[in-house]
Amino acid sequence: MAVDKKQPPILELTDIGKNFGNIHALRGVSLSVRQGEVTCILGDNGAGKSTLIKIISGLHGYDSGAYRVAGEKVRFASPREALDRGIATVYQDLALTPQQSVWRNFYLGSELTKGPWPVRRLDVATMRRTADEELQKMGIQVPDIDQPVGTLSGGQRQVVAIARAIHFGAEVLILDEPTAALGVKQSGVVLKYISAARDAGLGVIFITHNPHHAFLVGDHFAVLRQGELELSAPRKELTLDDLTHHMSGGAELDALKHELQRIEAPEIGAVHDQGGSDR
Ligand SMILES: Nc1ncnc2c1ncn2[C@@H]1O[C@H](COP(=O)(O)OP(=O)(O)OP(=O)(O)O)[C@@H](O)[C@H]1O
Repeated sequence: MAVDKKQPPILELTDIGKNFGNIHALRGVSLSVRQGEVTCILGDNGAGKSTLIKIISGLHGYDSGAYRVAGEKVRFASPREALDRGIATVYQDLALTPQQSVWRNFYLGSELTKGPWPVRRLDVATMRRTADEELQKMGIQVPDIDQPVGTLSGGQRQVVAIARAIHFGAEVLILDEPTAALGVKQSGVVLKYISAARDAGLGVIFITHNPHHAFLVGDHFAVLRQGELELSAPRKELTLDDLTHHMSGGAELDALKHELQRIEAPEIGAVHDQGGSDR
């Protein structure tokens, strides 16, 4: 999809800061998320990825900076408020109930009912049919709409959760490490649906540790390190090697290599000589 750069970004963070006591979880983070693009957020453990998505999705407030949705400054008091603005998050645990059917999970928390009060009841037929149609429309093949969601593969469960968010009106889709626990084939399935969501015009935020997965679908890349944005660049300014270098702490590694060259090699031979007679 062609991206209209004149439109304000759907989400815009400017100089965001967040502290937990004296821990600076985020400092001076600025990032724009556009519709019809996949924005990848990468970073090591503890880099601040979860804190950032929790701010975007209304779970955490922020201490400094500004957060705008479609150009309007916001401070969400709950995830419900973010959801009302079309910002949906698919967390790693997916919030699915494994023993319930695919269609039931598709409607979890938004069940359709029919009939007048007090004999209102679940509209099972419509939910089954619509869930089936919606999944098929997205090209998602689930063997049986009545099967428990827990019997689907990890990749299929992810795409059911993604399809659900899109069906219920997400404009921005935040995916929290959706490929982290998956093998190659299942990761491929999920990455395909990330691209499909982008092509449908959503703004997708893809959190991952994996630069290879990010580079397969990403339009913009942001790397967090110790709460600060170490890199924020569009795809055209970056290669996979650059991204991998940043992710693996490339600059730190270069400095380490330099240090190693400066330090004189320890006398390992002497240590060997001392212990040598025992062997
Ligand atoms: N509720 C909290 N209370 C105190 N410190 C926190 C809290 N949440 C996060 N932190 C700290 O903020 C920093 C960033 O953590 P965050 O969970 O955002 O990182 P992350 O990049 O998501 O890591 P991971 O990949 O391990 O999930 C860490 O130092 C973490 O210990």
